[in-house]
This record gives sequence, structure tokens and C-alpha cells, in this order.
Amino acid sequence: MIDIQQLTKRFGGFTAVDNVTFTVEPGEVLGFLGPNGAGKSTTMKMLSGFLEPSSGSVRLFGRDIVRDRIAVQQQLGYLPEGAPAYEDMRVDAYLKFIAEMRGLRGDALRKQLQHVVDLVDIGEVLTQRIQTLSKGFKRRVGLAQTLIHDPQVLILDEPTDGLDPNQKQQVRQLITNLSTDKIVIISTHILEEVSAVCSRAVIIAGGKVVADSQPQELERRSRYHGAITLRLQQPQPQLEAALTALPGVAALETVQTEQSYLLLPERGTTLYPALHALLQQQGWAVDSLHMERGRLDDVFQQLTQQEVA
Ligand SMILES: Nc1ncnc2c1ncn2[C@@H]1O[C@H](COP(=O)(O)OP(=O)(O)OP(=O)(O)O)[C@@H](O)[C@H]1O
Repeated sequence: MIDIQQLTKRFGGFTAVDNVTFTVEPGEVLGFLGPNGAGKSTTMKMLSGFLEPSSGSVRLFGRDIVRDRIAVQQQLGYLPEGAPAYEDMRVDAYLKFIAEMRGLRGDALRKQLQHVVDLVDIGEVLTQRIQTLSKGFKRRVGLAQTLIHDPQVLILDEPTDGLDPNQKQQVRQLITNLSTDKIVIISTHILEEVSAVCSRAVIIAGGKVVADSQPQELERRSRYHGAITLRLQQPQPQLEAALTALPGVAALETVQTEQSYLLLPERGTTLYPALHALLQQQGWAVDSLHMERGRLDDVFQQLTQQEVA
């Protein structure tokens, strides 16, 4: 388990990370979210032992990262923001170098190297210099470096930043596969990433935790939770008035381009039964009907703007 208690970082008079507390268990993928400048990277640096907290603590399986830094770092894999590497080295030489730094030798080194090369699928670029790689491959080499000593905890700072949609998908799948027996913490400002890979989301703004929940629970806080988008097969002149009058409708929006209506529910209301009854009664044929789980971007905005304001 990783146990973060009242973690704080001040740079001069400025508090970048302010009393952050949370714990993460093996098998969890924790998404650490926040707008630019919220304090994500600073927190990740403290979690991985690269920056000393001003106050508070980080304990990994009971060991304090400041007092026991080397022992804790042996169980950690850290991918810093931008996945920096020695650009003029070849991929194979770089990974061998990192493996040696991690104390691997001989057969164990060769096996582990082969294992991570297969895992992140970089066999075809092993003899290339890192500076000549595409962003996607660079990021995968960064991940290989993070995984080489088979750590129990992975701390990945914006692991899919700058990747194309296919590469994003591959890295997310890899993170999901790795998470079965590891603790994974990823920082991101990509909300779809949270829905795609995270079992939990901690949102920070202005250095403070403003939410700590499962992504589905956060979606339920959105005003779009249970919202229905409706399009009929034939336009009906009375439709708009009938929808506005439906019990439980908080607001009605029209989506002109698609000739559809978006019905927003009053909090705690399920709109579908009343809508279904209306459609049946009027005999209006439905072209499409979609009910939303909620929108993370909406909740993210509410939570982070409140804090900044
Ligand atoms: N070494 C430093 N000295 C002074 N201020 C710093 C230092 N490092 C970070 N900061 C400030 O702390 C705040 C948090 O920065 P941090 O990089 O942790 O944010 P972030 O959430 O990772 O942002 P982004 O999404 O843009 O990467 C920012 O205002 C930043 O300017």
C-alpha cells in the first residue's frame, strides 16, 4: 500500500501542494487529475522520492520515502513528465544501462530486458538511437525503463501525453494489464483516460484535493447524469412543449445540427419512464434515444473552477 499523509510542498512563499492525503492499494489504478499548474508533477516527484516534501509523509508498504529512499525506490518505477532519456544512446544500450543501475546482471538482466521489450513492443527499434524515435516509441522506451526491475508501484506522469489515438490505446491497455498485481498512479489531464483505465480518481486544484472517488461516482455528480438525447423519425411541432412539460425535466436543449433534443433531469430524477409514456401516448416513432452516465469534464470544471475562484 502507498500511504500519503498531509503532503505539502512550498517553493518559497508559494504552496504548490497543500496537505494532500490519500492511500492506494495493489490492484488499483489511481488517476491523479488536475488543471495545468495544479501540483500533479510536484506530487509525483515527491511520491517517487525525487523531491523532498516540505511537510507530510509518503510511505510505501510501511517504509518512509525520505528516511528509506533507496529501499523504497527499488520497489518503484517512475516515468517522469515527457519521459526523458539519454537521447544519443541506442535503445538496447540505454535499457541495459538502466537494468545495470537497477542491479541486474547476466542471465537475469537478459531475461528481464527481453521481457520488457516484448511487453512494450519495441523489438523493432532496439538498435536505433533514442533521438531518432517517434514520440510513441520514445514513450514506450520510457515505460520499459520504468518496468525493468519489475517494481510493485508504478508512478507515471502523463504517460500518454502527445501520443496518437492508437498509441494511447496501446499504452492504456498495457497499464490495465500491469495493474492486476501492482499499484499504478498516473497523472493526467485527459479525462477520457480516467474513464478508460482508472479505478479511482483524485482531483487536485490549487494544490488541494477536491475529490477522491470512483470515476462512475464522479460522473453521477454531473448535471448530465441521466440526461437523455432524443431524435424522432419525423419532426413533431408539439414535441418541444411536451418535453418541457415532462415532470423531472430541469432544462431542455436543442442540438440543431442533429435535430435532436437534450433533456437534463432534476437531480435524483429518472426521466425515462415519463418520456417513454409520452412517446407511446403520442405514437411518435423514435429515431435514436441515448441516456448518459454523466460527463467527467463537467464535474472536473465544477470542482476545479470553484477551487481556483
Ligand atoms: N521548482 C519550482 N520552483 C517554483 N515553483 C515551482 C517549481 N516546480 C513547480 N512549481 C510551481 O508549482 C505549481 C505546480 O506545478 P506542477 O508542475 O506540479 O503542476 P502540474 O499540475 O503538473 O501542471 P501541468 O499539468 O502543467 O504539468 C506551478 O505553479 C509551478 O509553477
